[in-house]
Amino acid sequence: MAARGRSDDGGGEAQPAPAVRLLGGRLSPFTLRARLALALRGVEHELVEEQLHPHKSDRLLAANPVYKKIPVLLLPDGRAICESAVIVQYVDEAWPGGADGVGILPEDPYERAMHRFWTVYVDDKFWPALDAISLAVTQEARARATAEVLAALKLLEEAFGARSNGGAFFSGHDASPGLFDIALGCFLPALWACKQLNGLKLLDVATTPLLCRWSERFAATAAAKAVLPETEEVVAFTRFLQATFCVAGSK
Ligand SMILES: N[C@@H](CCC(=O)N[C@@H](CS)C(=O)NCC(=O)O)C(=O)O
Repeated sequence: MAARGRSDDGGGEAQPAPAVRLLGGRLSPFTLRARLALALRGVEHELVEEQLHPHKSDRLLAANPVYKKIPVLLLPDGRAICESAVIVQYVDEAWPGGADGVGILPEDPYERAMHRFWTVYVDDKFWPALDAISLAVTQEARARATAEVLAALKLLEEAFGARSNGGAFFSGHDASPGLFDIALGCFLPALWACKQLNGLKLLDVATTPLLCRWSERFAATAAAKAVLPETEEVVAFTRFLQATFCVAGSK
């Protein structure tokens, strides 16, 4: 990780606090996850856009030598925090107290564990399948990925029923999204784009009514409005990825 780099010479006029920076991409879902947490806590930050192709920057490689991925949160003193879910939890601890004093992580250890569990689940199972729908190079691969996403959404619908306790969000609150709301919410633009790109209505009121309502409420939060990109931008970027990386018949 990057070394501490703060130099403080003591006297003189007070300098403005150095900004928190986020190495990321405006359309990257994992970057969106980190930015949603920063927005929820009102943390001023600069998004430093990283170009991942054809080469990653030395700055990114130095900040995240382990995974070499975005996002990376760079603290004012130069220290780096990698992995989007770790960043969200760091933000929750470093800038405590949301609008109504509710944490991004619940108070109750069991509920905290559930938010972490489902966050790991979406990263391991849901997102790879959703990504694979748009980047599949055969009809068979696309059909397989679609079935996996639908199965994952069914599980998540049940999880929502169990965790939300009648509240608007997985957190069980009506005004404060929690870790898992943010962890899943960052993929909403990709879900909306998938509808446009592949004609797939994956969030359907007939099969996932709770998640449909949740997605509307999440998208209506100030943090989501400030951070989530327009679907058209994600559609255009996905088409670029398809044209660049997906060669029909290569799988
Ligand atoms: N587990 C990581 C995943 C981050 C990730 O996959 N980021 C993508 C962009 S959305 C990336 O950096 N891809 C470049 C690569 O895989 O080399 C996290 O949660 O931060």
